[in-house]
Formats: sequence, structure tokens, C-alpha cells
Amino acid sequence: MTRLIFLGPPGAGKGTQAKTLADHRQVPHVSTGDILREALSKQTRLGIKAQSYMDKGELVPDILVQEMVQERLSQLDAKHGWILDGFPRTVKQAVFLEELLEQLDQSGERVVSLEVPDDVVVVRLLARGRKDDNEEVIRRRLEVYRAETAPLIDYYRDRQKLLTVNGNQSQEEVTDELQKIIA
Ligand SMILES: Nc1ncnc2c1ncn2[C@@H]1O[C@H](COP(=O)(O)OP(=O)(O)OP(=O)(O)O)[C@@H](O)[C@H]1O
Ligand SMILES: Nc1ncnc2c1ncn2[C@@H]1O[C@H](COP(=O)(O)O)[C@@H](O)[C@H]1O
Repeated sequence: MTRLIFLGPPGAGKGTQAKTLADHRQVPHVSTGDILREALSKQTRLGIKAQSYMDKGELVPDILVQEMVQERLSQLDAKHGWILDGFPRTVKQAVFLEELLEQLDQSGERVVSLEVPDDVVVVRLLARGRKDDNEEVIRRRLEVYRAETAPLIDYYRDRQKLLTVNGNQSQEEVTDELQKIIA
């Protein structure tokens, strides 16, 4: 059963690897960033509420993303596995997820931490060029990552759920290392 969470700084390659692996394992790729961007493009209430946070590189309030993830993981196709990308991003979200997975009988998740140095992710993000990939917002996203999300590495290590992968290699090399480590 594939139940994997991708952790790592912005630009680490979480989305890239999560998509490849989700295709390979035939499970849904659940990216909270993608769900929020879709909501924003459709101008739903959620999208409108989230926009100012996303534009500044701040985290959208826990309650909003938690509801989104609860709804998504409750769908039928998530019963047989999933790959989470961009969630959890705070200890509060991680505690919420642990309880949600118990309720849904979907525990047994593992967490992959993709390690890439800051100077490398900045170059990657500037080249990607999404709306929030400008220098000021990238700097803020990295600060938020360090303050709010990086503590999850110890959180999951303490729970023996953590796997680490060197994300500073070619996409194919990262995929190979990942496939080996989760086999
Ligand atoms: N191993 C790699 N080597 C070089 N470039 C990569 C690698 N993996 C991904 N990239 C590129 O880096 C950029 C960021 O990758 P990706 O969107 O997968 O990161 P992410 O961790 O999901 O970022 P974010 O959290 O900001 O959404 C993309 O343009 C992607 O094509
Ligand atoms: N789990 C999340 N908690 C709060 N805010 C989130 C979360 N996931 C995404 N966001 C917001 O969306 C943007 C883009 O996310 P990516 O994962 O980089 O696509 C992020 O900066 C937050 O504002």
C-alpha cells in the first residue's frame, strides 16, 4: 500500500517526484498547493480566502487546508493509497492528519524528506516562474518552511516514519533513490 507524504523546502522537487510515483503506483497525487491554485482559478470562496496568503508566501490557515485534505482523503480513490505533497506543513496539521488517518483506517503512512540546499532551490524556483516564484516571496516561503515545516522532520523521525532522500541530483536519480528506499 502506498501512503507517502513528501516533505521538503519549496523547490525540492516534491511535486515532480510525487507525480512520477503516483503514476507508477496508480494512486492519487494529492497536492494542497494544486487544490488551492485550482480553487483560486475558479474563484471559489476557498480560493478567494487563500489568495492573499499564497501571494505573500504565507501559510493558508490550518483549518482551511485541513478541511480540504479531509474531504479529499475521504473520497473513494484514496482508499487504496495516496501521495501527499505540501501537507502537512505545521505540527498542528500533522497531529490533525494522524487523527484523520486513524478515523479513515488509512494509517501506516511513511514520510519522505527531500533534502536540497537553499541556494539550489532558489535557482530552480526562479526558473520555474510560478506567480509566487519571485525573489521576495521565495525568501518568505523559505523562512516559513524553516520555522513551521522543518520541525516535522524531527516529529516524523521520532515516530519512526521518516525516510530521507538526496533531492540534489537529477530527477531520474532522485526517482531511483526513492523507488529503492520505499520498496
Ligand atoms: N532533481 C531536479 N533537478 C533539477 N530540477 C528539478 C529537479 N526536480 C524538480 N526540478 C525542477 O525544480 C522546480 C521545482 O520542482 P517542484 O515543483 O517539483 O518542487 P516542489 O518541491 O513541489 O516546490 P513547491 O513546494 O514550491 O511547489 C520545477 O521547475 C522542476 O521542474
Ligand atoms: N498545507 C498547507 N498549509 C498551509 N498553506 C498551504 C499548504 N499547502 C499549500 N499552501 C499554500 O499554497 C502555497 C503553494 O503551495 P505549494 O505546495 O508550494 O504548491 C503555499 O505557499 C501556501 O500559501
